[in-house]
Amino acid sequence: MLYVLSVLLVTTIFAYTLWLLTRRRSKGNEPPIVPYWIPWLGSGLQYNKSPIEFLRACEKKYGPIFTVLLAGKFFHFVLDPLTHPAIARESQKLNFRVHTIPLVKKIFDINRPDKLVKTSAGLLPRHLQGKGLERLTETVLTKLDDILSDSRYKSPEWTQSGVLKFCFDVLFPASYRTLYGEKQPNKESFDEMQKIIEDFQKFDEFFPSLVRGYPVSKEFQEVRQRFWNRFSTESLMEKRSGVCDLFREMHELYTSRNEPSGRLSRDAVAYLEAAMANTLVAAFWSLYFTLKHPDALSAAKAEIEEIIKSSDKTNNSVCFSREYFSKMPVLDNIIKESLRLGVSPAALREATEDLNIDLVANGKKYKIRKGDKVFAIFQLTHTDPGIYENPMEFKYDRFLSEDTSTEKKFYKNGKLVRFNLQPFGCGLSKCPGRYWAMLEIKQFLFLVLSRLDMELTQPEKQITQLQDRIGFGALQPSSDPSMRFRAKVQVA
Ligand code: HEM
Repeated sequence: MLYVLSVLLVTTIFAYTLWLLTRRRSKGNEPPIVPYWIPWLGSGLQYNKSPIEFLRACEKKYGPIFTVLLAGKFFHFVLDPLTHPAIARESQKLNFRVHTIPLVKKIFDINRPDKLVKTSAGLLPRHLQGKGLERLTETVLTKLDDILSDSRYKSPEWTQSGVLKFCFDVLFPASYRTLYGEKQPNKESFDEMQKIIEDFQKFDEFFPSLVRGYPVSKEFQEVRQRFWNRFSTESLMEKRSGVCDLFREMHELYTSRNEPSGRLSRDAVAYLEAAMANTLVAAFWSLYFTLKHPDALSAAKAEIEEIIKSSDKTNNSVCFSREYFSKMPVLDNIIKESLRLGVSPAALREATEDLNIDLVANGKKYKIRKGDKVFAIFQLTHTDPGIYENPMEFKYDRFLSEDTSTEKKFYKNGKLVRFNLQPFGCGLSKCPGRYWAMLEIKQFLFLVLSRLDMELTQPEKQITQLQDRIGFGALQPSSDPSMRFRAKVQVA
């Protein structure tokens, strides 16, 4: 026994020493590698404990570009915001699909054809932007109006809720019905919708671990299957009315291509996650920060009152066209500031061949090896004190420009930062639903603030952002802040 143990120990020490001597080192003009002592895992433990703190500490030690071994892969973190536009432009040598294709297969069971084929044959821009966007925003407004006409939002008595719960109760059904229409002959009741919300939250909870590489669990498969059933082709095309044009056109496309019948339902579930997960949490941060900051709340209310007055409509009218929503600089900027603090997007790319990155911050060239990952986490830009004064503070007027027709500019060390706010990513992988998301949150804030009195019941309570979605989406709150709401007294 002792002999076996001794052989095992000597072999392990020998293998570890061999690994130490041969492990990858930074060569020539490659970015510096953060030292690592554990094979495969690399700096995974420190990174997972607190990604932002870890990266900031590395930046101090190694500069604005450095390499970290995480789960067997070398990631080049680029913290220089002035270099990010070049990363976005380099779509051939720095490909984003390489890592999304296996992820989309694992999570949604969708086979993306090839890393160079465009998503859904250009359907997304057509339906989520331009004329398609017009239809979506009109429908969301009607659905929001319908939901807020329910007796629970008409009572003059205070009702208690969590802010996140409130967002889910109001905005989730509005978006859901806009995308997937209404069940026939009777639309989903409040209780049925609560079950769908519960399932969605369960589904979404698995996301961080699935992205990190954990396998698909039985529980995840079950909840995914329930959504596949809800969104079967038969259900979407025959049993629901008002299903959005995106899914109708997708259905025609898949039928003409003889795609398997489950293809539409798989896409419908993927779009549920894409459309809801970030938007609901971003709407939460926008509403929470507005209620938390009296200056933001009164500026938002003043803007809303002004719009209502100028539109010559009553509070209860929903006849606000998209044009009205483009004239709301305060709400726009509240949302931008909330996205800055509450969302952690990134550009994650894989080098398809050896290439050089020219770092603007120090004028040096860095060599990147084929197969390595290049990672720009925009949250680091969003909270950079060199760009934003007191970056962790919410300031509703941070992005407000004197001249509302122009965007306010931000600088670092005297240089213009073009990618100062990138909640929707960048380049080819930039979110196609970004205009819709912004409008939807604005419509939501507009309607709830104009119809309800709302206040936090423990405004002093600290709510922070959970760290488990850093680099890939909206950051969930550490707890759901409590609030109360009641219907506003209508002035005759
Ligand atoms: C505040 C809300 C939202 C945020 C912060 C957000 C953020 C993002 C980000 C950062 C990406 C890029 C991921 C990457 O680079 O890998 C993305 C992709 C995407 N988003 Fe959004 N999004 C939001 C709302 C929406 C909505 C409402 C839709 C509507 C369907 C949508 C649909 C998509 C789709 C389909 C993709 C994948 C595009 C592709 O793979 O080519 N998003 N989103």
